[in-house]
Amino acid sequence: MPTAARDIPERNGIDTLNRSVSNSFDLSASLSTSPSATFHSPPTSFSKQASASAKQLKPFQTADVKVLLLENVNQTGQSILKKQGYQVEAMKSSLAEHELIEKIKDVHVIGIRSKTQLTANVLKHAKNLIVIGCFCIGTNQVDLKYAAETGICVFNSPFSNSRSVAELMIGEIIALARQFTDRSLELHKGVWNKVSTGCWEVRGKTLGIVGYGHVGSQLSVLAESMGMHVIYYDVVNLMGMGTSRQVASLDDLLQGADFVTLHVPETDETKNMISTAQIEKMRNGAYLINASRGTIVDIPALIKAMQSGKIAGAALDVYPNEPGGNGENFHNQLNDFTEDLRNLKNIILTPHIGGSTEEAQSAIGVEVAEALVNYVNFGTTTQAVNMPEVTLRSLTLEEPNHVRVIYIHKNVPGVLRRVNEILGDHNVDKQMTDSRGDVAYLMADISSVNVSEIKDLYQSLEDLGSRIRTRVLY
Ligand SMILES: NC(=O)C1=CN([C@@H]2O[C@H](COP(=O)(O)OP(=O)(O)OC[C@H]3O[C@@H](n4cnc5c(N)ncnc54)[C@H](O)[C@@H]3O)[C@@H](O)[C@H]2O)C=CC1
Ligand SMILES: O=C(O)C(=O)COP(=O)(O)O
Repeated sequence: MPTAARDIPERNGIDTLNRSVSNSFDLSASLSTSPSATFHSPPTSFSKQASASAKQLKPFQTADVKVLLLENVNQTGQSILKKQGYQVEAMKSSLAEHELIEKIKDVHVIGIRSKTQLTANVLKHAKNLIVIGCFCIGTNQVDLKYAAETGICVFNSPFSNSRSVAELMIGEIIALARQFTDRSLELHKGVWNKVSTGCWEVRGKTLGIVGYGHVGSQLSVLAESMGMHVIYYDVVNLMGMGTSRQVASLDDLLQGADFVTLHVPETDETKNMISTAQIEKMRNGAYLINASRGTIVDIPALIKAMQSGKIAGAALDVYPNEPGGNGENFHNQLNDFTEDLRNLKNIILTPHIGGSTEEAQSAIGVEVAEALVNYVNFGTTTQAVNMPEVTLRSLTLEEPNHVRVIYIHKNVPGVLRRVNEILGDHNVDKQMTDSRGDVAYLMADISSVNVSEIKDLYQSLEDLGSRIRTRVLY
């Protein structure tokens, strides 16, 4: 990598994680796009200042940024990243852990969807990684705490696919109420089976929504417009859309609903949230739909409840283990339950397609890729899910001797005083700092910095005990 840090021999061979992840990329990361240009623009040439300094400290070039995109990230996102001049490798599937560990060693940016597990065990090999883009809503697949503590920022797309999920829910509610996937399968096999027994209109029925966030509240509006009554349960007190009504407990919801849909994130509290005891509380002949995460529903308990007729129909979009890519065999994923699931009547099984529409994927591609570019080029953490949100108005590269310092550090007393002692030798034009839990993020634009001083400035910050990661953009 033609970067400044390569020119700094004393940093070679440093072997602790925090030091090695801060290698050349961070020191020399420079804005190679004009800060006044939008970040859709292709990289332009370096600023005069950066070009002039190239002999002493080669500025970071966007062409050096290595990006790995897994799980078929949409072309919209790929194009934005490529237009920056980054090296983008895009793969259609996720990777097994050992392959991921090999690949992640080298990259500065990784883009994933819901399948790829970025555990601490994987991330500890990611020596150059500065940012993770989840091109989806859920972030349970990433060890967010470990990432923050090692200075890796994580972004997602908080609502670009919510509507797609909500619309699928409406389709499934009607499909289950009319048993129409069974009728369709029968007719595909040549069997004419015209029945009305156990088939219902949805008008006047009660939908119980568990988790009234982006998806749940969209679904609420759509369901009411079909004449359904809506009740919802959430750990937070939330204003209901239309005439929907929040209930005090999960039990209240289960007892009061004809259809139950789940839209909670995967957390310790939501694992097996719907198991035998909860299913027993549901109305006889009720329906259950899970498009949240596979661990939320105890699948063997659901199978038993459907076999007994307690539950009249179910739709599952998510599973505890999902195949890594298209074409892979689903049979092996659920071990003992797959056969039982497949033999049930009135159950819709879909391959995690809740957010899989052209509209959602295209919007997610743009949203997450833009956040990644903003972070790589400018250090902006707006909408990050594991770091404090910090931004400053654009750095003016055209002004000579301007530098942006990013200092991710442990949130302990006394750090700001020491950092500002270091920055205080220069003119601090603007500065912002914020903390989130144990991690704090400081961004400062300083002027009156000669290129020859950047190395010392960087090293002084690196030497502070509180340091997690230092980046100097110039
Ligand atoms: N099947 C698919 O393709 C998709 C699945 N999802 C899943 O759906 C989940 C929900 O998505 P959004 O609505 O966008 O999330 P959100 O964050 O907007 O809403 C989640 C809601 O669940 C509530 N909640 C959290 N823990 C709870 C608990 N223990 N009990 C009751 N309520 C609880 C929160 O307070 C929040 O209101 C995501 O976390 C993701 O796992 C999201 C998009 C697509
Ligand atoms: O957005 C989410 O959380 C989803 O579950 C959708 O995930 P996907 O992008 O289809 O892997």
